[in-house]
Amino acid sequence: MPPQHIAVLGGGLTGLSSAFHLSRRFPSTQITLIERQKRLGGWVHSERVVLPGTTSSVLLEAGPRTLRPHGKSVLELIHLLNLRDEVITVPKSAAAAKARFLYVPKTYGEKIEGMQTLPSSVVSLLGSPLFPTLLWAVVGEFFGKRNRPPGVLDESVDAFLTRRFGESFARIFGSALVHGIYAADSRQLSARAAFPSLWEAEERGGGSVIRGFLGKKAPVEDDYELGNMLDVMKDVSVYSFRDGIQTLTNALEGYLVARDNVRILRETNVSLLEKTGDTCKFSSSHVVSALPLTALQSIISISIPHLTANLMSTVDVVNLVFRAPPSEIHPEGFGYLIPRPPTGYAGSRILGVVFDSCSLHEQDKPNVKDYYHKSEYTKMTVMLGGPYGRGEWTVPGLLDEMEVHLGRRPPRPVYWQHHEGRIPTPTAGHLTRMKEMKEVVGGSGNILIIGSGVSGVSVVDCVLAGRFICDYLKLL
Ligand SMILES: C=Cc1c2[nH]c(c1C)Cc1[nH]c(c(CCC(=O)O)c1C)Cc1[nH]c(c(C)c1CCC(=O)O)Cc1[nH]c(c(C)c1C=C)C2
Repeated sequence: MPPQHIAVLGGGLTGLSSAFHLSRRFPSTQITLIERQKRLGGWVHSERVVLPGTTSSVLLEAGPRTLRPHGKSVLELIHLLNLRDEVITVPKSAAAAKARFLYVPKTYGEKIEGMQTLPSSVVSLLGSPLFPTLLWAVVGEFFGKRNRPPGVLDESVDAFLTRRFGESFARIFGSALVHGIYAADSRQLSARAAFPSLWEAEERGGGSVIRGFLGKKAPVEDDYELGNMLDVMKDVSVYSFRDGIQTLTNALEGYLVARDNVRILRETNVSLLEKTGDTCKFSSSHVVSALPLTALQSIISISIPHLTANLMSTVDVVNLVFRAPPSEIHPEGFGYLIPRPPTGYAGSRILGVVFDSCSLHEQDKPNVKDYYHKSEYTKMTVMLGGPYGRGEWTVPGLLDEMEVHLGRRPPRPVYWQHHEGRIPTPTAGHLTRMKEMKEVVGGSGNILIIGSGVSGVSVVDCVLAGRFICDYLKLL
């Protein structure tokens, strides 16, 4: 029998995706989506800003800004919600796809320093100053013996990469990669939860990650409704929407508002979640929590383990708009990441800078073809904080630092805005803890706990989590 009434807690992307998939798969079930704020969408927040004194506009993102084409859960939403014409794509041949940079401050005392282009092909690797470090890491890993100690079920990303690729690779490349995805310290992040494909490749490759990737992977069957989205995404590196990622959450919201079996309660705080009891204002047969785990902890009356085990990373996201073409400000490419300092997280708090105009210039008006040389405006995002902790910053201070990184001073921005984002940091042992949590919850009632604190922080993971619960509920 389909569930009678499902309450979905949290109107961020995971909650919206849950309500969407539930309302389609269980049309006779009443769905109530409950969100604390007036606005739905959570960290997904796109804003079109008309630049002061002009008719020109730029589209700025507070959270995620690009999506990868292999994430079928999102491609399915684009197809089902008819968003195909809103999609803008960055081809694999574009500079934004090929040129990614690493900035190693001189003060780090590394052999490699300054702005380095990360090789995107074997040819570009050969001429790169990163060649010796990368070559030894890769060759050593490929020929290296299996070295995962028996019984080890998880470890930090830093420990994993050090074990397989060497200390210097883990410190420079590994820490920078983790900054760019989790805004976290790679010495705290769980390798198995954050990069399951690396962990599994090591197993498939008899101890070598590279051998594992070169070997055959078992095909996975799926039942996504994709229309022609796979053709649309052929040769695409990343994509977004003309009006930003919020196009997706707006479309989900529009769909839910129009459904007879969905009710949305905004500006509504859930103060207590009990299996039965007088304090419930309404009852539901099932609850899907897409809340941050700590928020869930504060409203439940039953004891669920590990809800407070994750660390949270707070990132300051500073969007800057300059009145000059990108060619006068930065090299053409995706942007740059900065590794962790050798002596601990102190000093400059910048984790990386994104050259948004290079991948997302089509969002801006007027849309200029040779945007790199001819666009009147450049948009960039500075990401700071995370493992550095909270701290003061000023726009002139950021410009001073970017001047050192880029070797030229950016002009004074004509517009800037700041947002804060929070990303869970699953620490080593996360998957075991989540399994234990699900075992307890599974036995205590129809509560499902999903979201970025449980199973992945990307847009694709959040949408997928909402899709998965339908399969789970069907089995009940
Ligand atoms: C806004 C800050 C964010 C930081 N990480 C994330 C956000 C939203 C989440 C995230 N970023 C990336 C991934 C991997 C996705 C994938 O490859 O499928 C995730 C889950 C990669 C990424 N990192 C940056 C960008 C522009 C992207 C592409 C995806 C996206 O738009 O978020 C740059 C970047 N993000 C952060 C930092 C510190 C940083 C530095 C340049 C934190």
